[in-house]
Amino acid sequence: MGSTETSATYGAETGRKPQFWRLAMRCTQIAGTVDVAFFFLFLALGSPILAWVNVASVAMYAGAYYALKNRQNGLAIVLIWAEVLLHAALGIILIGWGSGFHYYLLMFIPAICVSAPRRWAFVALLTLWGYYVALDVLMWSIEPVQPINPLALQIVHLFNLSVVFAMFSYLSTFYLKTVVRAHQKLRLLATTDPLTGLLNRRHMTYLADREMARFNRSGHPVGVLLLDIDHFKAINDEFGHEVGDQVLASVADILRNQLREQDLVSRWGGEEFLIILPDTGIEKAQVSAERIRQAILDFDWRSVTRTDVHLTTSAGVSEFRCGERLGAAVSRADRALYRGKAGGRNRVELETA
Ligand SMILES: Nc1nc2c(ncn2[C@@H]2O[C@H](COP(=O)(O)OP(=O)(O)OP(=O)(O)O)[C@@H](O)[C@H]2O)c(=O)[nH]1
Repeated sequence: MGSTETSATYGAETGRKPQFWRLAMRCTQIAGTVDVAFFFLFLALGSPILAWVNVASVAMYAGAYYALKNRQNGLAIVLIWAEVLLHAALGIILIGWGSGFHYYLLMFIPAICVSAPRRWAFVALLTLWGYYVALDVLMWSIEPVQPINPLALQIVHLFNLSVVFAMFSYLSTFYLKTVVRAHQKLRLLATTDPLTGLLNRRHMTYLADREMARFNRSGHPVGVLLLDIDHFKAINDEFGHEVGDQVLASVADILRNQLREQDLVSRWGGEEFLIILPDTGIEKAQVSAERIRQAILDFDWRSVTRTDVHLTTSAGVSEFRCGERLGAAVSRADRALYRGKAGGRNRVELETA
């Protein structure tokens, strides 16, 4: 008997991720191996028909495996469904309900719920339920066709139970990993700027607001830097937008390298970066800003622009004040930045009262 996790392929094939089909291939391998074990088990337990049923099952899983390999996913789905449904029915009719072959049918439930399109899922679940109940009811009224001794039946039952248990665990782990990965990806998309990998403006606002609340409680100083690349338009005009993008990404790398783990670094606008420095008064924030300005100036921009370029930046520095909103601190940094630009650029200016 084999797994039904590949039944997760139920329904339309479109939209399935490559990792899903890789899982399906893995499952056909596992299920085929289990069926080889079954072949010997049933020979030993004196049920040759079931033993040969397993040979057919191995052939079906091998077919499904090669179908998946050749991207004939629809064929693979049919083979896997057919194998599980027929194998469960044959096992139960031949040696009885107590064999536990029906457990394998239950593995279709999570697979259908997770993977089938919604309109198919309901029909598939109902059909599965009908099939399951029909087999149960059938066995109330007929005796197993090729019964095996009670001890052997218990062994088969335990074997089936254990295989289904292991496969449920494997499937659950896979689904959990998939959900966690998708969640992480969404989170990253929602919180970071795709070009630089820095925090985006929305998430920065959220984190900075939290920092502001902490500041209001603890009173520990928080520095604010607003940094802007000088004459960035000229970079775009001279070297093209793509090089401009690379410059932005490199500036982001420099910021990451120059700042501490706890500092919040964001792309605030086109070529403007907002940085929040927890536990940092305005003097220390100024030192950080100078260090960043110098690092950007010292950077060998030939690796990006292929010619000698001296990229400069201007920065405005402020710090949080009790009871104010984030916007007020950013505005003061912005005014300081404006003074830096007006005063000739390539400089760090502090907020004024
Ligand atoms: N390559 C690239 N350019 C961008 C991006 N976002 C904004 N820009 C460009 O950044 C430039 C900003 O130009 P300005 O606002 O005039 O500023 P500036 O040229 O840096 O001049 P100053 O700030 O006054 O020193 C514009 O040309 C925008 O097109 C981006 O994501 N990639």
